Amino acid sequence: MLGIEYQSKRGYIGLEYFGRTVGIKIMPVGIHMGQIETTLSMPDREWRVNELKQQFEGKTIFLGVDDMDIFKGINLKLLAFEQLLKLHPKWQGRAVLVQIANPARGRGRDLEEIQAEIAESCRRISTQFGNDGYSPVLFIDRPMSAAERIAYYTVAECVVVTPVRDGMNLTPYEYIVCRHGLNESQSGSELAGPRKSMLVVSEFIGCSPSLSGAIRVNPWNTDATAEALNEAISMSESEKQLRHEKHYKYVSTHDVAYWAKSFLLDLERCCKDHFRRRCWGIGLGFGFRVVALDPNFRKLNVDAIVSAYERSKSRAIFLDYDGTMTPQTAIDKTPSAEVISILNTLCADKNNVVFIVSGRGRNSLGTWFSPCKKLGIAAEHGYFLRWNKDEDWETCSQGSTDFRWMQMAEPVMKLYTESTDGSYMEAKESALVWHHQDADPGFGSAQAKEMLEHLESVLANEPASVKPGQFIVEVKPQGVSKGVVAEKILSTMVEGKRQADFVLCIGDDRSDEDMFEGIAGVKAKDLVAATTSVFACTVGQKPSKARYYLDDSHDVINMLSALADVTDPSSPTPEPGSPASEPEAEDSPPLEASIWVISNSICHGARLEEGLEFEIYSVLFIICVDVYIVPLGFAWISKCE
Ligand SMILES: O=P(O)(O)OC[C@H]1O[C@H](O[C@H]2O[C@H](CO)[C@@H](O)[C@H](O)[C@H]2O)[C@H](O)[C@@H](O)[C@@H]1O
Repeated sequence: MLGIEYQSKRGYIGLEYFGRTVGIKIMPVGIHMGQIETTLSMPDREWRVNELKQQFEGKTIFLGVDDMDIFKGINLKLLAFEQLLKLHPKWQGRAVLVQIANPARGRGRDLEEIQAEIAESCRRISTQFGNDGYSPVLFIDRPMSAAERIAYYTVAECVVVTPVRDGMNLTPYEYIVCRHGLNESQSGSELAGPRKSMLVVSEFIGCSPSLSGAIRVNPWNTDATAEALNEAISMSESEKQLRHEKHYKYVSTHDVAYWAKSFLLDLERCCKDHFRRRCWGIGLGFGFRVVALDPNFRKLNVDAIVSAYERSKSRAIFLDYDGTMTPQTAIDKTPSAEVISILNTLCADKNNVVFIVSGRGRNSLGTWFSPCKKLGIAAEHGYFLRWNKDEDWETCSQGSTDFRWMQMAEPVMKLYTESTDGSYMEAKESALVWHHQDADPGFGSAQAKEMLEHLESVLANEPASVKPGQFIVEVKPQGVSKGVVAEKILSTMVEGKRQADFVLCIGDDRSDEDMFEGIAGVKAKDLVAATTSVFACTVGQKPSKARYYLDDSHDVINMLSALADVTDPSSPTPEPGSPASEPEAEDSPPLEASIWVISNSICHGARLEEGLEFEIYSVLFIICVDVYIVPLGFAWISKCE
C-alpha cells in the first residue's frame, strides 16, 4: 500500500505511519433508512404515485436521477435508449425514459455543451419515435421534492445510472428501498404482489460492486448499454424478484447507522496503542510530521552507558555502518581516522567483542577496516561473518544457498533503472540492490515503491526477501538479517564461556530494526545474563524497536569515544559478582527533560500532548535565532535530556 509497510488486520489494512496505525477499509456508506421510510409514508407521495400510474399507464419506465454535470453520462444514457428503440423495435411506443436532472451546481462551457447535446438527443429521439400518444423521453430539469422523486422510483421498472466518473452514488440504493415499500400492508396499493426492481449501472460508480444483481455496463459502450436495458426489462418476473430481494437485504442492513458503528469500532481498534504513545511534531515546512513515540523511548545518556560499560566484564558491541558510523550524506564513505582509532581502542580490550554489522559487501568493509585487526565484520547483513582480520569469512548457515532468484530479480531492477534517471543497480555476492539516492526524490521513491511490489510478486515463491532501505530496495536471501547475525555472535560468546553482560547495538535504518528486535529477545533465550545491560539505540528520533536514540552519527562517535576513553586494554577483568549493570538500562524509567535547545540540523520537535497543547517554555529569544536562520520555516523546539 503506497510502498508503506502494512498488515492485514481483521477486515482492514493497518499502515504503520510514523508510529501511528492508519486503518484503511472500504466502507460503502449506505442510505438513511429512517429518512426514506418517513418520506415513503407521506400522503403526497401516494397521491403522486397514483397520478404517475395514470400518466404512464401501459408503459415500461426507465428512470434516471442525476445531477446535471459533465460526468453523469446523461447523454450516453439517451444514446443507449435511442439504440434500444432501434435494435428492439418492440419497445417503440412502450418504453419511456424519464430523466430527472437536478439543477446544475456549476457553470461553464463544458456544461453548456453537454446540456445542448442532451437537448438535441431528446429532440431527435422524440421526432424519430414519438407520436401523439407516446413521448419516449421525459426530461425533467426542475427542482423536485423528495416525495415526488420517491414517487418516480416507485413506478419505475428499471433505474439506469451511467456516470463515467462518480463517487458512491446512492441512487440505486434509494430506488431499491422505494420499490420495496414500507411493509406488507402497503404492497396492496401501488406495489401489488412480490417486490421487484431492476438496475443498469455503470461500472464506474462506487456502489456498483455491492450490487451483484445489477446489470453492469461501461457507459461509453452505448450498444452494450442498449442490450442491458433490453435485458433488464425482458427478464422473467421471478428473476427480477430474486435480484430485488438480494439487494434489499444488503441495502437495508448496511445503512448509514451500520457503517457509522463499524467505523467507530475500527477507529477504536486502530487507536488502541496510540493512547500510550507520545506525539511529537518533528521537522520543518513540508518535512513536518507528527510522530508517535513510545513513552519509554529516550535519548541515550552517555554517563549512564559509560557507567554500565565500566561495570561489565563481557561486552558485545554491534555497530551499523552507513548513517551510524558515517553520515548518510557523506560523499567519501571511508571511515575517518577518528572512527578507526576509537574502534581499535574498543577492540583492544579483551572483554569486548566489537562488530561492524552492515549491508555493505565484505570486500569494501574488509578494505576500509583493515587497520582494525581485531574488529569483527558481519557483511551483507550477516551473510558473511569474520571474527577478526586473521580469521576466514564464514557464510550464514541459515541463509538459503539457492540464488536462482537473482536471474528473476535482475531484469525487473534493470527495467526500473532504465526508466529512472540517476538510479543504478549494485550486485553484491548474496544480494541485489537498486539505488535511487541520486534520482529525482519524488519520482525515485515512487519508482522504489512500485518496484518493491513488483519484486515481491515476482519472487513470491522464491527463497529471497525484498526490503526497502535508505534510498535503496534490496533483495537478499531469506533467513539472512542483522538480527540473526547478532544472535549468532552472542550465542558463540556463550559457547566460548564469555556470555555478554553488556550489549550495545546501534543502527539507523530498516535493516537495523531486525537487530533491535533480535537483541530484545536474547535474555529470554539465555544468550545473555538476566542482569545484562542491553542498549538498543537508533539514530534520529523515529518510531523504532530501539529503546534509545542518538541524534546523528556525530553523537554516535562522541558516545563511542566516551566508551573508548574509559577503556583500558591492560585493565584486569572485573571481579565476578560485581554488578554488571546499573538499573538505568532497558528497564529504568525515562529520564526527565532538563534543558530545551534549538537546532536546525538535528531534530525539531514540539511536544503535542493532551489535546494537542504545545509545551513550549520561555525560550523565545532562542526561537528568534532559529527563525532568523530559517526565515521561511516554523521554529520547533526539541526536547533533549
Ligand atoms: O547496513 P548499512 O551499513 O547501513 O549499509 C546499507 C547499504 O549501504 C550502502 O548503501 C548506502 O550507501 C549508498 C552510497 O554509497 C547510498 O546510495 C544508499 O542510499 C545507502 O543506503 C550499500 O551500497 C548497500 O548495499 C547497503 O545495503
